[in-house]
Amino acid sequence: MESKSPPRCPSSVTVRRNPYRKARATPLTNPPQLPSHSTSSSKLPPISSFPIQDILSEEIPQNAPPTVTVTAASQSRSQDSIAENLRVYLRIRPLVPLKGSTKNVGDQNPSSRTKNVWPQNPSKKDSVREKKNSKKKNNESCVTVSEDCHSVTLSPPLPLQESKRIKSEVYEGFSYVFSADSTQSEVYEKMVNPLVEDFLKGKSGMLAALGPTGSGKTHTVFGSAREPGMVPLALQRIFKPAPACSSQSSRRFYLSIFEICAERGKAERICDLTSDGQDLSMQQSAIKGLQEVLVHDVAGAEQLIGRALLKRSTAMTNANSQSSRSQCIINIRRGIDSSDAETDEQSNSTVLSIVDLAGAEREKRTGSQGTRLAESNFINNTSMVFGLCLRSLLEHQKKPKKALQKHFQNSLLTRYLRDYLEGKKRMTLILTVKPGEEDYLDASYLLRQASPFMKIKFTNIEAQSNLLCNKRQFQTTFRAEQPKRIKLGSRDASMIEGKIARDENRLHDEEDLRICNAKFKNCTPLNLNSDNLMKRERNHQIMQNFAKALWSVLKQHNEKLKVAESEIQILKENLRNEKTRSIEMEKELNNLRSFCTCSKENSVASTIVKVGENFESTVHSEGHTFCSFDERNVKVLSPNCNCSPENGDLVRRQQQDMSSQILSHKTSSNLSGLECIDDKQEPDALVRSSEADVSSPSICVSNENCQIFQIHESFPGTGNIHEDSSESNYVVAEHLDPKSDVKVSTSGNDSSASVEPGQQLGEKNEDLLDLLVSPKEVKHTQQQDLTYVPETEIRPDTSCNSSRKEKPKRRLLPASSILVREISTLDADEFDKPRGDGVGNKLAASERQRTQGSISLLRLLKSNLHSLV
Ligand SMILES: Nc1ncnc2c1ncn2[C@@H]1O[C@H](COP(=O)(O)OP(=O)(O)OP(=O)(O)O)[C@@H](O)[C@H]1O
Repeated sequence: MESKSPPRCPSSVTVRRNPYRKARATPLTNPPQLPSHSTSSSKLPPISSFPIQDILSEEIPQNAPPTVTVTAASQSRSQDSIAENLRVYLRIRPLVPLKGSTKNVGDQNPSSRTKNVWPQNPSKKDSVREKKNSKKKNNESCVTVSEDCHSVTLSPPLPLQESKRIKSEVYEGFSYVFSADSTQSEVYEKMVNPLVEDFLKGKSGMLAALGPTGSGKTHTVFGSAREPGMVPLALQRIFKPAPACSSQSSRRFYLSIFEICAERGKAERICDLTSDGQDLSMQQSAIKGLQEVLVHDVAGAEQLIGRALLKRSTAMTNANSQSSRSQCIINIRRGIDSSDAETDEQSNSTVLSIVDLAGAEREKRTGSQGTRLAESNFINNTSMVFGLCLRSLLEHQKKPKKALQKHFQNSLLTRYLRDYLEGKKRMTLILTVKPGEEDYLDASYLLRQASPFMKIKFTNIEAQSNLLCNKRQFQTTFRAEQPKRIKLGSRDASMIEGKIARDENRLHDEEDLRICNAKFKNCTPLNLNSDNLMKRERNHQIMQNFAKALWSVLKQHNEKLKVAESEIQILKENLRNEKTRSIEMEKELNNLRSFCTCSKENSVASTIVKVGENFESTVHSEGHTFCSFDERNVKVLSPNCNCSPENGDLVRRQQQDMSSQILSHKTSSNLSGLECIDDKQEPDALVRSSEADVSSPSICVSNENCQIFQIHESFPGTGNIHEDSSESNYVVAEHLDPKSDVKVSTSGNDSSASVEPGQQLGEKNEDLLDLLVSPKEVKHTQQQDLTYVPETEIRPDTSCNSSRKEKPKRRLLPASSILVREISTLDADEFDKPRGDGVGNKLAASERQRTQGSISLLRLLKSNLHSLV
């Protein structure tokens, strides 16, 4: 049976650190659309809402060049203030050093190696030999540079892969990775030359070399005679002959070299390497008494550096025959001639610092003991503090709320480099590693520690820092030169010299103070960095857009205001016209009122209601007066008048008058006990006449000029239903003036008789006028007490208006025709027939409606008609 083995674990896994991230392009936002406005004065579009959201959402594209107008002087400062990421370079030392470089003990041929300077632990001898043998066999590089020279792959040696299962790691994001075969000049060109060029332009900078011991830091920084390092190359560039017209010819460069070391495990101290090596002290971030040597050319500078390096503390370790035991700092300060003081003051404090840190050591590798071990602790401690400062700065930049830890206080080196370690000045790191398999742990440790540093951003506050730097330089120069002068000559001479020196120093002091003051004046408080610039740019854009939008909206409002003002003018004009019209109308109304009062007095007297005996006369005036007459009861109901107020008032007054002035106009009419109840107050109220002796019909005229009565065929309230309901019968009574001629016209479906309009009636014929109430409408009723007239039946005549007053309409009402017909048929049968003879039901039914009063009325009418004819 075949046993299946589990899938093999891959020998190495690539762990990517600091993956390269492409900056995401900031979406370009269109500028806010300003509300367009038309200039139409007649109809303006509604004013658009203020685009405050659009304005506030304004974003400044990161790639957009700043549009803030800056002066030429401030331009360079603003460039300084642009934040930059910390540049981190990596240099890989060759496995086998080039011929001529016999410094490194460990890399030399074992036979030619010097004996280990430190006594070896006998128990470890065998194991060391075995390891050495294995190294010979597997002396391969564990660092592989990528093709783009921005990343490296660190592969653990096979024993580590197998025993500890350590995977290979990729470190990306380096500014550049110099492979083992890279030359010094190549490194200089890519790494240091930009710094030097910036330095010559007036920008300070620092280059710091980090790495384990023996990895090539000192070689990179100082180099050798054959392979000059970065410092000599930089000096060559600095002292490179410049064109005569260039201002560089008038510049001076000062060199200062010092080291920070801890001898025999004691406290740190600062040694000036250019002088006799006296100890210096540090106040805050400034070194007191540090000597600056004015250098005029490359040779003088190299000579000075050479002498200084001889004073530097070095020692032989197992890892390096000349292992640096101190941190060495070289400052190249750019000075100026007094003639250029006013024009180029800032460059006076520009410093290029190059730091060669002592390499971190592992006790196992170096085999340090005693003093060397103490030195090793100091070196490692300083390296650790340096790394802590950078890590703290990185964390602070990631989380600004998190306070920046003050790790720099823990060592003199970090105190001195405070501005750089707090991100205020530009710094460049060069990491050096040994690629051998035995150096894997050192390289891995360094890369893990230092690779995140490339995310650090530096905000250059050149102006402030330069002031500080200048102050420090002033202190150092002043104190450094003092002992130099004291040493001169004998006692007397020294006194004289001292006096002269003091005077000179005072002069120098005053001059420096003057320069400082001038600098302070010129140094604008532009504590700008790129973020601030972007913020200010964005604010500027927002304010600009805000102003534009505000202007546009105000313009629209202004135009709208103009239109509104013109409308107001028109309205005012109209109002004036209306006022004049209303005054005219008021005058007319007053005239009419005066006229009406005259007419009213006349018309009231003409209101006559004559009701025949045993008749209940139900008269429905067109919305004005409703009268129900009975032989004993006379009801006068005044429904709501829907006519015009003027007429309504008049009619109401007439109605009130009517209640008391039901007069017998032509004929004698005795109405007693007459009551008038306005149905407005009491709908069912009755005007009763207990005894009504009406001998002759009468005409009821209620309007002052024209009164139209509409007599319905039936009234539900009274219960009197006309037989022939299909016929619409109306009685129109017109009375223009009681004294004027009365015109009566009657018409109907079966019109048999009519009185032509305009026909004048004599006194005899006035009875006929009284009979304009149709017999059908004037019905006999047995109701003795109450007659209910529903309000709905009272139909006001809305046509009663002023126009009617002027030109009254004449209507021929069918009721009159019926009346005439009945009069004509009266001879034939009505009078002779006894009542209720039962000849015909239909006739009998009609007869039932005819009362004795109606018969007598008809007779009277007939006789009058005959006489009229
Ligand atoms: N790129 C290189 N090419 C040739 N030789 C090199 C290179 N880098 C270093 N070396 C040689 O390696 C040896 C050790 O180098 P170096 O003294 O510069 O190491 P280091 O990092 O300064 O060590 P330490 O921290 O102990 O001072 C020297 O002999 C030097 O010549």
